[in-house]
Amino acid sequence: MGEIVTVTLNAALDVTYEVEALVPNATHRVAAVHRRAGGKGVNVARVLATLGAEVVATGLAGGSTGAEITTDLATAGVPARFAPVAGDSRRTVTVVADGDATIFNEPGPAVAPGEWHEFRALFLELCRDARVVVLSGSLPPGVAPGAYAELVADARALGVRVLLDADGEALGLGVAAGPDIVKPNAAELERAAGPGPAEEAASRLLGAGAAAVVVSRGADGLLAVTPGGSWSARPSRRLPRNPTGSRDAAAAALARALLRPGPADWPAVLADAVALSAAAVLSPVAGTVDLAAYHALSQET
Ligand SMILES: O=P(O)(O)OC[C@@]1(O)O[C@H](CO)[C@@H](O)[C@@H]1O
Repeated sequence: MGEIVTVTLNAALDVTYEVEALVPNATHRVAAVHRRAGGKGVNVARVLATLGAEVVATGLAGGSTGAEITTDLATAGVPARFAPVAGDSRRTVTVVADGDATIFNEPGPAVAPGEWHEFRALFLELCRDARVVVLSGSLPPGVAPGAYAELVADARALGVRVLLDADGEALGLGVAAGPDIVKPNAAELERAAGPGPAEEAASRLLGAGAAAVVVSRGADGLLAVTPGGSWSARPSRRLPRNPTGSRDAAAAALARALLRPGPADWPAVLADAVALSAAAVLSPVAGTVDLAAYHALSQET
């Protein structure tokens, strides 16, 4: 069905508010509201679909929010097959002000063991036609911290390459299952590998089982650490608007790179990921990239 499968276990309806300034303890008048299917893997799928990649978004979704998520994906033309859960999928709220974003992520619905097993069967089915899977975002209540490790093992057993973007115990256990790329930000890297320079901490994740580590460093760009060497790339200039989905756009670029056989051309892969995530920052909502901006930014990096 899709060459690339993106997994969002805690799918969300992303609500984005644009306000003039964010002031604690004050009442805000919202200038613009956006409601979109979201969650990190959904954003990755949307970006990949925009780029013309053959992608399918999967995960867990339920209730009226889940229905809104799947309807929105269908309207946007993003192929999706979600396993149902009885609970209502979560909302996230992002407040965009002064060229930056403040994010509120709800915990998500409680997932029953039977619902997880149904999802796992769907995941295996989708993996049979896939070459790359992207596992992204937080786990909803009821899904065990070892869930990503199970999915990494499932995918690898079928010869499918894996990109893992997670946090905390889910990341630590997932790394031990041997993903092709793990993609933490600086805080997630420190939680998973301890303090110290990013390159050293990332090397510890290589020792723990990851084949490559790509660290998102916000405005400082990306750092790739592999057994064959380290590379970095940074955006040519600071772009203010909504950085919420920029890491997901970078993940989309890395997923496309995993489709190519053989060792990665890391300088080119990182330059592409930086340009795509910079184009995502220019968009008002997560998961959207303007292709003209991406192509223009690609010339700059
Ligand atoms: O709670 P998670 O899954 O870590 O993060 C969820 C989330 O804030 O991340 C995306 C941006 O990366 C948003 O679109 C999304 O809803």
